[in-house]
Amino acid sequence: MDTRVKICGINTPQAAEAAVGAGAQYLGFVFFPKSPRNVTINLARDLALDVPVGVAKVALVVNASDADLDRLLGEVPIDILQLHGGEDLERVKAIRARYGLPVMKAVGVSTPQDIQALDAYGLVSDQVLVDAKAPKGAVLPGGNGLAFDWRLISKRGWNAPWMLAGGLTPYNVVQAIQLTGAKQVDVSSGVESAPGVKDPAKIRAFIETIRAA
Ligand SMILES: O=C(O)c1ccccc1N[C@@H]1O[C@H](COP(=O)(O)O)[C@@H](O)[C@H]1O
Repeated sequence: MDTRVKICGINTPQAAEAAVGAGAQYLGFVFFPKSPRNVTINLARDLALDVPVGVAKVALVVNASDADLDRLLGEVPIDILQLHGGEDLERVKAIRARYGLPVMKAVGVSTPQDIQALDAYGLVSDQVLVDAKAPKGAVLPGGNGLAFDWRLISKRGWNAPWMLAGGLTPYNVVQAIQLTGAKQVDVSSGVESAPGVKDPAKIRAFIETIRAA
């Protein structure tokens, strides 16, 4: 399978090397203090500067203000902004216009009623990230290792490039791709040994399993 892979929550040089070495197309850096994967701007800059050309550096932010984004983008060489909070359509448009960077909006899915948001955000984003909706009261709006019912998005038409996320692991990713037709997948907790601790062997297994299928 020639599926494009994003490894999210990169917070060490070892995790970045494992992901790049195995052939990931995207590395994600989490800028959300409540996350066990949160990185400081200084750490993110050091990690990002070592990422080879051709691998996209993605900043995951949650309801970030312009001031937060000004500072982040002024200091870290970022290629794509992943908006993983409650950003509405107008806010997505505004961020895209202000920074001139591709924007990937995360949309949480748990029931058929959530599906129409995929099309709405597809009209204002460069890509849509389809993730499991976080449970009520969850501290994190994503990165919870939860999958949604993939049948909800199988055989549907799309109006923008999209990426599948939510509870993916080396064990279920091939089935998820086969069922949904995803050309791109994103994983965070499924390649960790503990919350926030990336496991290079799991990163390699995730990507090699896809390539071997
Ligand atoms: O990973 C996090 O800590 C995180 C924090 C806040 C919002 C999103 C977060 N992660 C994103 O969530 C999805 C699914 O992650 P998982 O594979 O189920 O752990 C993925 O897009 C991550 O980028």
